Amino acid sequence: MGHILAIDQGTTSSRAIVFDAAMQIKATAQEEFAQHFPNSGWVEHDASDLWATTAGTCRAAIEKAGLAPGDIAAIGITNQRETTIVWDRKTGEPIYRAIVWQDRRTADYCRQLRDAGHDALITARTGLLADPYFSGTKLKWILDNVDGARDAARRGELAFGTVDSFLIWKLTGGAAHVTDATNAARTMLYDIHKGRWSRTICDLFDIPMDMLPEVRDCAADFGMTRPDLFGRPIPILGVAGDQQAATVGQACFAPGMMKSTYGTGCFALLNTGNTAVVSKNRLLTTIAYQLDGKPTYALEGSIFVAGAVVQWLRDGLQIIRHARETQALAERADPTQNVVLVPAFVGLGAPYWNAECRGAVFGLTRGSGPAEMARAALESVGYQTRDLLEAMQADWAATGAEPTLRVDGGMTASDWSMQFLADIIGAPVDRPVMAETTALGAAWLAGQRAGIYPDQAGFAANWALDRTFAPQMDESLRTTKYAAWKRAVAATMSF
Ligand SMILES: Nc1ncnc2c1ncn2[C@@H]1O[C@H](COP(=O)(O)OP(=O)(O)O)[C@@H](O)[C@H]1O
Ligand SMILES: O=P(O)(O)OC[C@H](O)CO
Repeated sequence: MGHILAIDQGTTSSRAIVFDAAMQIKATAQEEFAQHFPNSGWVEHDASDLWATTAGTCRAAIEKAGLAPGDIAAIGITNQRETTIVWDRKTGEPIYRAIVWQDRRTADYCRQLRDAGHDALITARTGLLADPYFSGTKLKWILDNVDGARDAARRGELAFGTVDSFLIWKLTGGAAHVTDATNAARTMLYDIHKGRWSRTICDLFDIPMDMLPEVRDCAADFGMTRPDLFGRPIPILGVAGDQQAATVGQACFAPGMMKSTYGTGCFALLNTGNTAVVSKNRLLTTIAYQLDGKPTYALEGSIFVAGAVVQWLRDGLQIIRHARETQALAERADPTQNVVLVPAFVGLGAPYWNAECRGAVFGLTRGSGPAEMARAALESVGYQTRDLLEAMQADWAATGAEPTLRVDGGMTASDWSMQFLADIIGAPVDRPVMAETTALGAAWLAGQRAGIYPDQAGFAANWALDRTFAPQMDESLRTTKYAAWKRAVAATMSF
C-alpha cells in the first residue's frame, strides 16, 4: 500500500506514473499512439489505442516500480480534454474514432451558432465560446454522421464521454459511466454555475441527455478496476482534465495564483476562487477543480502552438535535430535583426480565436538564418503568453492582484525560453523542481482521498522551487519588441 498510480492520457502519448507515499516518482511508463488526419483540419485517435496504451503503461509502471497490484492504494486519472468518444453500452466498443480537441470539422456549425446569436447563451451557461475546440459540437457531428447513431442514443444504447470517462468505463468493465466537473466543464454542455448538464444546450444540439455521464468531484469514488486487469481491484479516486490537474499539481489553490503549461500548446489557468469571472477579453471561464461539492473557478487562456513550433523547426524546417538545440541557436542570433514568427499553424487561440488565419514570418533580411528563426520561434511563445496575461490582468483587475506565474511542461526545460518569457511579461517566472505536475495533481487528488497524502495546505507546502527567472530586459526594448509582435499578429490575421 502507500503508492498511487497516476494515468496521464495525453494528445500524443499515454503515460502511467507510480508515486510513493512521499509523492516522489517511483516509476514511469510511456507509449505513443497513431494520430489520424483523415481530412484537412481533422484530427482523430483510435479510442481502442487510448485504452490499450493506458492499460499497457499502467501494468509496465507497476512492474518497473517493483510493486504488486496490492501496493497501489488508488488510481488518479488526468487526460487530454474535450476529445470526444461515443461507445456502445453493451459492447464497450466506440462507434467512431475519438474526435480530438484540435479537430476543426465543426467550424461551419459553430459559425452558424454565432450567426444565430446562440453564442451568448453558450458563454453564459458554459463559460466557453462557440468554437470547434470543445466536445459538444463534435458529439453532435457523430450523432449526425454515423448511421443510426441518434436513434440508438435515444434508445439509451450509446454512451458519450471525454477520455477520462471512456477510460473509467474500460477500467471498471462498464460498471461506471462517470466524469469529473473539470472535464464536464470542457464539453460545452455543462452549466458551470448550476453544476449540471444544460438541458437547453443539449436540446439545441439535439443530444439525448441519457448519453451523458454522471458528474462527480475531482476527488471522489469513480469505481473499482476490473479484478482481472491488475490482479486485484483498485479504486479510482481522483480525476481532472490535464490542465486542471497541472493547476492542482502546481498548488495554485489561492485566488490570483496562475500556472502556465508549455507542452504541444500552452494553457494558462488563473485561479479566481469561488467567483466564475466572465471574461471581457475572450478568455474561457472554467472549473479549476471541484472538492467537497464546491467548484473553484479559473480563467483560462489556450494557445494551440507552443512546443509545437519547436517541433516544426525540427520536422518541418529541419534546422535542428533536437528541441534543446534551439537554445544555442537563439543565443547566437543577430541582436540587430527583428525576425517575428507568428505560429498560427492552426489559426490562433486565445485571445484572438481566429480559426482561419495561418502562420507568417516578418522582418527577414538576407542575413536571416536558422539562428534568427529559432529565436523567433522561442520568442513567439513568450509573446503569446503576454497576450494571455494582459487579457487576464484586464479581467482580473478588480482585485488589483498581480498574479505570479508558475510554469511547467516539456518546453520549460529551455532556460532561454523561460528567461525571455520573464523579460517580455516583465514579471518573475517560477519553475518547480517537480516536472510532472500534471500527473502529480491527479495523484494528489486520489492520494488525499485515499488518506495517504496531506491535505491541501500540506500539499501546497510541499511545492519546491527549482529556479526563478527574473526579468532583465530593458523596458524600452520590451515595449518595442511587443509592439512589433502585435503588428505582426494584426498583419497575419488580415492576410
Ligand atoms: N529544451 C527544449 N527547448 C525547447 N522546447 C522543448 C525542449 N524540450 C522539449 N521541448 C518542447 O516541449 C514539447 C513537449 O512537452 P510535453 O510537456 O511532453 O508536451 P505534450 O504533453 O503536449 O506532449 C515539445 O513540443 C518540444 O518541442
Ligand atoms: O494532451 P496535452 O498535454 O497536449 O493537452 C491537451 C489539452 O488538454 C487540450 O485542451
